Amino acid sequence: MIELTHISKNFVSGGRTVHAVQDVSLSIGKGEIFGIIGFSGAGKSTLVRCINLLERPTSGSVTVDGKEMTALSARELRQARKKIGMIFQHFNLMPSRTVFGNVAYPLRGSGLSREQIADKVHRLLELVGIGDKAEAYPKQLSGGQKQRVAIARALANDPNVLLCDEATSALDPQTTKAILRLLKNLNEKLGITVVIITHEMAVVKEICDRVAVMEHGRVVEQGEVFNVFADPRQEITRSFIHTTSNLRKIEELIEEDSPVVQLKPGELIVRLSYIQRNVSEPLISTVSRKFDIVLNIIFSDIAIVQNAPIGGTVAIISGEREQITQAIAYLIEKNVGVEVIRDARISE
Ligand SMILES: Nc1ncnc2c1ncn2[C@@H]1O[C@H](COP(=O)(O)OP(=O)(O)OP(=O)(O)O)[C@@H](O)[C@H]1O
Repeated sequence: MIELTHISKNFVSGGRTVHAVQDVSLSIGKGEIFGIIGFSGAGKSTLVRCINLLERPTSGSVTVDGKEMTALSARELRQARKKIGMIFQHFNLMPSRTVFGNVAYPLRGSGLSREQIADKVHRLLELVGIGDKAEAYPKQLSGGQKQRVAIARALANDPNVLLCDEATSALDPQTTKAILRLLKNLNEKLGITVVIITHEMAVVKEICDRVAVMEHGRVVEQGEVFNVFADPRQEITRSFIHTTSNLRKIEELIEEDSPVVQLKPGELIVRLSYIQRNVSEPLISTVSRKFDIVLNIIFSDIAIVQNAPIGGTVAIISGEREQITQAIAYLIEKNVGVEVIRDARISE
């Protein structure tokens, strides 16, 4: 659906050249929800703006729905852009127009009659869950409602692609979830391909199928969200993942020598991570029964990503030395990642 091939984009400002995007190639499938994550300045916005040619790449090619975007005439490009909707962090609504006026705006010159436009706008407002707000002005709406208006406007020309540039970054966590649910719903209902730029791994975890991680203008890692979460290859990816999990807090507790992490002789602290999709058995209760050991859970953080559990548990294990060894071997055999964080067996 979207093919970016060797895209680079340089900006020259104040006599300096900024290499905002450097040799990025990405392929995004039809109907996919694709995340692009990176810190501020990584080049995410520039890359996504190359998809609809709001930025013209310095080099490389952009193909959307079979059309080589850089080869289109100005007229053809205007037509092609209508099939690529876009929403932004700050909504970019026209304050002097009503919700109706904002959503109807892209339909001017579409050849539809006044009645057809009214009918379409009302259908779109219903679709995004604000059917009763047609006559309101943007300043009378909450952030979540404003983003719903922006989404309705972006859908006015029945696009095949929706680009979302930090679309939930100005929203509180609950509203963020509601907007992400709406995007997922539109993706399923309309088959629309969604590209999401974010600096929040929680957004990626919530709805994306695949993700690309950007750093200094380059894509440093990409893959299915589950695989990237389960086995991050780059340090930057790990740091993003840790922001969504409390399982790393154990290191802080050890550093502080918290009472929670004091061990009796023979005990150990382990971090158990789900790193394969096939972990479905109740493994903690199974190992404690099977090997007659006790697992005292300190933290647990398990989320469902792409219909599979991911995350893990930090626990203190106590029991017979040999039984603990066998239990760990059993967990590893069941595809659980086992890291020993602190070990009081050594002093036995
Ligand atoms: N029009 C421009 N002129 C000059 N430099 C630019 C321009 N647009 C972006 N840049 C620079 O390109 C780099 C990448 O910016 P970009 O906005 O794409 O990053 P980002 O990952 O989207 O970050 P943010 O989330 O902060 O927007 C930055 O160093 C930025 O300053």
